Amino acid sequence: MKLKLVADENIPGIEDLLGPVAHITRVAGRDLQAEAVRDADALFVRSVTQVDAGLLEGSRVRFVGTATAGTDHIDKVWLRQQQIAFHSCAGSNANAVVEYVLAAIAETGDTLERLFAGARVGIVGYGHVGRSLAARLDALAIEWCAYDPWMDKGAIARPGTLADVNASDVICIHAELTRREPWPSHHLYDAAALDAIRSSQLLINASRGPVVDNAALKQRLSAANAPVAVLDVWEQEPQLDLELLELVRFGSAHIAGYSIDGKLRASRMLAEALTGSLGLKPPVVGSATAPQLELGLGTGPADRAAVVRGLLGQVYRLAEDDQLLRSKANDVPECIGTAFDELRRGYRQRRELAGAVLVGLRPQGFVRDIAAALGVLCA
Ligand SMILES: NC(=O)c1ccc[n+]([C@@H]2O[C@H](COP(=O)([O-])OP(=O)(O)OC[C@H]3O[C@@H](n4cnc5c(N)ncnc54)[C@H](O)[C@@H]3O)[C@@H](O)[C@H]2O)c1
Ligand SMILES: O=C(O)[C@H](O)[C@H](O)COP(=O)(O)O
Repeated sequence: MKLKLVADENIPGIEDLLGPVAHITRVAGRDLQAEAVRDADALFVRSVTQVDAGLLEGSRVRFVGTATAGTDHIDKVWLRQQQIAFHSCAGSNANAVVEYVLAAIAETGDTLERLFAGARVGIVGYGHVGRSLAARLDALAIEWCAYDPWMDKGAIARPGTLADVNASDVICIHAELTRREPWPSHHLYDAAALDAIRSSQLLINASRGPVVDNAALKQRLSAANAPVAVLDVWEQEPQLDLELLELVRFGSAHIAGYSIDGKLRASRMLAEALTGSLGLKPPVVGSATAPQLELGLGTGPADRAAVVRGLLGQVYRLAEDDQLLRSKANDVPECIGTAFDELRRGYRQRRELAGAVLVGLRPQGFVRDIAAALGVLCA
């Protein structure tokens, strides 16, 4: 008999992966009610669904999967107490977030040139995203240091204190959202931390909105000596603060990790975890994989920064996502929550640069080196 799976409508490829073993019911995650999952054996959600006793008490659900890296919407303690298996997808979208961060850097003035000339990136949170970013920066020969108090310092290739990271030219926040002591990340960037960030620095938050105190950031960005800020995530999503959006260099609708490659990776991870947990036939993974992407590059990029922009710009431009969000903020400010969710639900099929193939002229010298550092394969 097939198992009953309830899955968020925004997790692609599940029918291809699990159709042979499951009856799949698709639901809108933000409005999911207990009634809809009572008879289900398994539940796949995204970050917009709060999973706790209120949703699952009295249901038949034995497996919960979230197609996300963050798990702050899941009551993991309660799931454990109920012996409900749980799986999340940290790592699935790490490269997409890294490419978002590189785009933020590449599209903000001469920040990329300054990094190639010796400036430093500070990374907060050395999990899947933080480590992937560090590896990419190493490959590009860009300086970095990372702060993650929950990790053994020996596990971080270039450990730094929070003060070291906050003194870096670019500060990238990739910590999970937690209120756990002794190192809560909730409002880690409060008024005092933000006041210490200088006008020459770039602050990027692609983790969770509440890691930065948005009211304090708004105040900081209103000052004459304000730093430059890029926000993908916001407090009170989807009801973001439109005054804050006006003050950031780039703002996007929580889509840093939204590559189609990353989403399909997460679907495969969940399908494998579910079938593994229930002793079912493993999924046919080839059916939910994006096709090979081919890229070209003009003959003469002038320098390393031009190669990064030339390649990255073919798959991702942060300015486009920024423009989409600002248009919604201008056109329908009173419905920004609905518009924010719509932007996410209807997000384009963005591809990742890493894994793409460079066709045409065989690249030489620094062009070849930068392409390889970005994970691009040369035909
Ligand atoms: N914007 C997006 O689209 C997007 C995409 C992926 C992940 N995320 C968010 O980014 C977070 C990181 O993703 P990941 O895949 O690396 O997750 P992960 O679970 O692999 O890593 C999270 C890291 O944060 C660290 N951390 C916790 N508290 C900290 C603190 N106070 N200071 C510094 N570090 C702290 C943890 O020790 C851990 O190493 C996720 O939890 C998620 O909320 C957002
Ligand atoms: O935690 C994550 O993996 C990301 O924030 C992810 O992009 C969240 O996407 P959502 O579940 O909100 O669609």
